[in-house]
Amino acid sequence: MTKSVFVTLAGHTNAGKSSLLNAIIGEKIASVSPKPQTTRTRITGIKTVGETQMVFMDTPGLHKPTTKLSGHMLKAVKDAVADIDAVLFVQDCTKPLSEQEEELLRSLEKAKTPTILVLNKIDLCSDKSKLMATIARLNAAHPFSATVPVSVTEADGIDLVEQEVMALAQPAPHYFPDEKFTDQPERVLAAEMIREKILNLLRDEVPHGIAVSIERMKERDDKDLLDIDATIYCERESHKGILIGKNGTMLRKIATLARKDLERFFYIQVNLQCWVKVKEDWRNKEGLIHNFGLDNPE
Ligand SMILES: Nc1nc2c(ncn2[C@@H]2O[C@H](COP(=O)(O)OP(=O)(O)OP(=O)(O)O)[C@@H](O)[C@H]2O)c(=O)[nH]1
Repeated sequence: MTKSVFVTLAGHTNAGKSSLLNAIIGEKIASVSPKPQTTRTRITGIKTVGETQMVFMDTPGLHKPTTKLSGHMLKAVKDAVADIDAVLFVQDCTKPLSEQEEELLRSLEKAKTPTILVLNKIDLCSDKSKLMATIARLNAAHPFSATVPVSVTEADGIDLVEQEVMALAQPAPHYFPDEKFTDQPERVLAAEMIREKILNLLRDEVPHGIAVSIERMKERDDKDLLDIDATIYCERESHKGILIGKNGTMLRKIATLARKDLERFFYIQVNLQCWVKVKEDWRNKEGLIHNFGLDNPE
């Protein structure tokens, strides 16, 4: 009999939600970077093991909204935890719970949503008695259905998280083909891969003021080559200069790293062309947010 389970990953920004999702799925479908708020939209990962299909939704990290875009991101979290079977609540074991996380946990408790505590980054916690105390404290405050200490970067405990999720599956059809691992359109994945490189290569305020739009993505008829044209939007003329770099070196670096990732992902040689354009203050303009597909329609 086939079974399915829908799970949302939630937790504070930078806790390691996207890293965990990529580790479970075994493919890089969500952007990972040390900068908070890397994840902007919902990304669905799908994994089918035998009769059981697990469907995961990654959410933007919880934080205090400061721009219209962050308002949309917080709404995405609230929508993603409504109407699902379980929540993987990812918490950095070296950090205390924030006000936003406490609020989310209270609403999950009220809705009686099974919530698995995934205590991540245990590689950073050498004092195991401290870790046990943290687990005891969090479990005393919230009725988690299970607690799994993990280190995503060291691939420690990921299989246990998967087992806990599988145990929550209910008899149901598989909603996606068994071989599929994401429902994200290829263009969205390609844009995310390029954006991840920018987040990793550039510091300060430039990275969060960028959006990537894939203008063209087409396989050549006559050879195994995928042409991708991407526009990187930034908020200021000065940011454009940083993104392009001296003699175009930064843009070339971004494009080279992104191309390698894209080729690995799509199993085809990629010809990637990137352009940089300025769209002032796009994060506070509803129309532009909609254009980039970053809003959440009602
Ligand atoms: N030391 C350590 N670092 C980790 C671990 N898991 C993730 N990280 C790092 O933590 C940072 C944030 O990881 P992400 O997966 O982007 O976190 P996120 O929760 O999706 O972040 P947002 O998109 O901002 O919500 C990255 O630099 C990861 O490499 C871990 O187990 N140990």
